[in-house]
Amino acid sequence: MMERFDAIIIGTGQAAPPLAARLSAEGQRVAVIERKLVGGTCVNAGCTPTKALVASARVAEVARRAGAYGVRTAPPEIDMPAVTARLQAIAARSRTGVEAWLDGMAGVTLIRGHARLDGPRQVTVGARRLAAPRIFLNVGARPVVPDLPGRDTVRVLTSTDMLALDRVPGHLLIVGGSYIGLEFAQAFRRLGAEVTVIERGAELLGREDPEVSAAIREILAAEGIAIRTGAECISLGPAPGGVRVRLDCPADAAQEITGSDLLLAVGRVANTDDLGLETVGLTPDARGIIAVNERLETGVPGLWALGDCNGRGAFTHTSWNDHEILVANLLDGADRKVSDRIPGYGLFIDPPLGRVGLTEAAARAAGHDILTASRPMSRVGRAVEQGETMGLMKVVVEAGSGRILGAAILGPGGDEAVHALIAAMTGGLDARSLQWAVPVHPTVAELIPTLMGSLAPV
Ligand SMILES: Cc1cc2nc3c(=O)[nH]c(=O)nc-3n(C[C@H](O)[C@H](O)[C@H](O)COP(=O)(O)OP(=O)(O)OC[C@H]3O[C@@H](n4cnc5c(N)ncnc54)[C@H](O)[C@@H]3O)c2cc1C
Ligand SMILES: NC(=O)c1ccc[n+]([C@@H]2O[C@H](COP(=O)([O-])OP(=O)(O)OC[C@H]3O[C@@H](n4cnc5c(N)ncnc54)[C@H](O)[C@@H]3O)[C@@H](O)[C@H]2O)c1
Repeated sequence: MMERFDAIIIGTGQAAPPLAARLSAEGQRVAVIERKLVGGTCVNAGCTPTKALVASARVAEVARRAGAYGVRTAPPEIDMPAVTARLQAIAARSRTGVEAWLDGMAGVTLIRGHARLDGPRQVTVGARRLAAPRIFLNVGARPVVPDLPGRDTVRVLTSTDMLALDRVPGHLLIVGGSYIGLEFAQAFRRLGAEVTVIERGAELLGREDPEVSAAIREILAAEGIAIRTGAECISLGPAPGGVRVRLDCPADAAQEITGSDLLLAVGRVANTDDLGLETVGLTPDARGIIAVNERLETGVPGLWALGDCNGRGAFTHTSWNDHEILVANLLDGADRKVSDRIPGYGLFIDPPLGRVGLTEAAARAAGHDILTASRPMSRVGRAVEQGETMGLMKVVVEAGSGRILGAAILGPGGDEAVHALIAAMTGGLDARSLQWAVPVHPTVAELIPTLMGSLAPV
């Protein structure tokens, strides 16, 4: 028997619950299908548990450094099962919150199981057959485990595995020096592990401006994290008590690093390989990404893709914003586009990096005539008072118009302070208007007007 709905949503990532809520409020009958944990990656294996882990690690670090602030404490002892239990409890609370939210939506049916498209406007979940004129894909992504030489000879951990560890690794080797690799690197170093990050690119976080990447490297190195960049030719193998990573080719000249555990943090692939896309004539790219247009429509009428699986952002807030774009266009008569979004994100090491818009290199590549300004955290009063002076803030502005193109704030509260610039860019304020703001002292954001006053060509 075919079960008929007004809409079907596959996956309960960050876009699905609010989309279901709005469709429900419109009186629609909606099927929401989840094969694993309601709430998806962010809630269960991403943002929520990792930031809880980062919080435990920060407490350990503060305790360790207490003496520098005139506070005497005993050296901290890490109870890793308690750290993990805490992050899992926070994730579980978040998950049950999303479940309760979905349960309370009139006309919404949550179906547990693996969904597959079965031609346009039809879906199967086990033996059940569902149909709807509108189908929304919010299936997210999972860690890539590439076929590195020797991979099958060692135990490889993914970001999800790291969040279930009940012990601190003796020496954690992390392949991949981007968001996931660096957040785990610092957290586990602070919890007592020796940590080595191995990155193929010439720099950590290769998409950032070089001075930002360099400052991040300095912050991590100062905590005793070993960093090896330019490791182009990695192979894996067992070693007594753990794993070895061979870094270079040719093998006879290779440098080897041995450790107790290995985390692969080399990107994610969208969950689209087993979604029945072939039944609607769609072929995802090598990373599993389904192509969409500015309105998140796939090439198939009545089929949209939201969140990580559409390749237009790989963050919780971009997935949530995808639902806002859809709701505005489908239900509110608007014409909102993905390209209207000003991209922002954070890297939640400590101190954190807050980013918005273009880097200097990207602004140049896009042909802008630019002005820039930057200031080290060592010259920001609040950072000095807190004894956290590593990092910098930097802004990129279009010469002539004064349009703010992008910014990076790496320092205490950088993930929050950057929102002053996100708000200014969203509201279309230019650099000159911000120069006359009267910010609160002593904050990191109070330096934004000063930065705007010191813009210069580069
Ligand atoms: C370790 C880690 C840390 C992160 N930290 C941050 C952060 O600090 N800030 C940030 O903005 N982002 C962060 N992210 C990224 C963020 O988690 C994702 O961008 C976000 O969850 C959006 O995902 P989504 O909405 O596309 O889907 P997801 O959250 O991935 O959810 C997709 C859901 O679909 C289900 N599903 C898949 N296929 C099917 C199917 N065929 N049938 C039924 N169900 C299916 C899956 O089980 C899953 O529950 C982090 C990610 C990781 C891995
Ligand atoms: N703070 C946040 O918002 C946050 C935190 C964690 C994850 N995320 C999301 O998760 C996604 C995945 O993060 P990620 O860090 O796994 O991936 P990523 O794609 O950002 O980075 C992967 C890194 O691994 C390196 N790499 C790839 N293959 C390699 C190899 N064979 N040897 C050595 N290095 C190699 C790449 O050069 C790159 O630096 C991100 O796109 C991000 O959106 C976000």
